[in-house]
Amino acid sequence: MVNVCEVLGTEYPIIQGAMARIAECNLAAAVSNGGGLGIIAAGGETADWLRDQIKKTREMTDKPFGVNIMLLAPNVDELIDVVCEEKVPVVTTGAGNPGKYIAKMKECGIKVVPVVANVALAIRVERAGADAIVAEGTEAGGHIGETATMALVPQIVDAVNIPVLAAGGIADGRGIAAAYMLGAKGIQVGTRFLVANECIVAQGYKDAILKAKDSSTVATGRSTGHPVRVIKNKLAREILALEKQNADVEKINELCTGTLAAAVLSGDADHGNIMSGQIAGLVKKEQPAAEIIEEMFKEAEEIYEDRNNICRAGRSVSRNG
Ligand SMILES: O=C(O)COc1ccc(-c2c[nH]c(CNC(=O)Nc3ncc(Sc4ccccn4)s3)n2)cc1
Repeated sequence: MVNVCEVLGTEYPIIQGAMARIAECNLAAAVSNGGGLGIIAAGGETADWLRDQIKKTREMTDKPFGVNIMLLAPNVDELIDVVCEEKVPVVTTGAGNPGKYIAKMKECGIKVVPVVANVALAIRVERAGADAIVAEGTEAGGHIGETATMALVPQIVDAVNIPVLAAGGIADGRGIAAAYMLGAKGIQVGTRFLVANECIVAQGYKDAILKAKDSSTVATGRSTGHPVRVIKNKLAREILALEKQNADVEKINELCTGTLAAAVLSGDADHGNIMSGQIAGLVKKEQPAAEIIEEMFKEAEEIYEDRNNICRAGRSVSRNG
């Protein structure tokens, strides 16, 4: 099976999660310079914005980086054209089935790594030509499926022959080592990168992550067919109350309008839509993205006896490495 680091072109088998409206050139470049795959989240953004972000990222790093296409976005076709024209090295996708776009992206030399939340979609995207798969458990922040990482990862590993990266509930070396025991060959991390120094999200959002506990998140929007894991704040409680009353989807969507901007731009911890994974309770300090990566894999190597199995592409690391 091909090595994840060869697919991504990175030193470490780690993809930064595509946090909508948050993951832009500064964080992407910092993660890529730190040896991971930085990701620009194009979900909900314009084609011009994406082109500009790709240009800025290339000015900040000569390492590979990626773009995430959120398939619920109305301008998906335009965004696909941009990543093809710009020959972005890696594209991840979310919130839908990228099957009909994979061939076109691969013709442009792009490595396609769909994020999936169930085995059925994993099989479909492999058949459509995906180069690897991110199996994302319900522990993740943002738009989620219903299956936990511990259950989802081994079942997807058994179902496909391309590399699987685990996502959802991973924020330290223990999560990496656990993911490898389940058969994953890499990981995707979102929540912990929210508090990276280079992440541009408002301080109020970062503080909400830093003070979160194990029980601080909830999935809202199940009644709309798009469950999204967020910090359980006043807004989340209002949404849940509407859902309990079987309120119309329009009413719930109306309540959500502008709340992602409230969270991301003004850090409104009470009325903002603070997307976060369940692992936020483990995230306790703000630090550079490169330090997060180094710390996670050093810890994982100490836990996982054979260092060559964890991370560095082709590089053997001496015990004192
Ligand atoms: O199964 C199928 O064929 C298609 O149905 C799917 C259903 C869910 C998924 C899925 C779950 N998780 C992921 C990857 N993660 C994500 O996509 N996480 C996201 N966070 C915020 C996003 S923007 C958004 C989107 C919806 C509502 C509110 N905001 S997207 N994809 C993929 C496909």
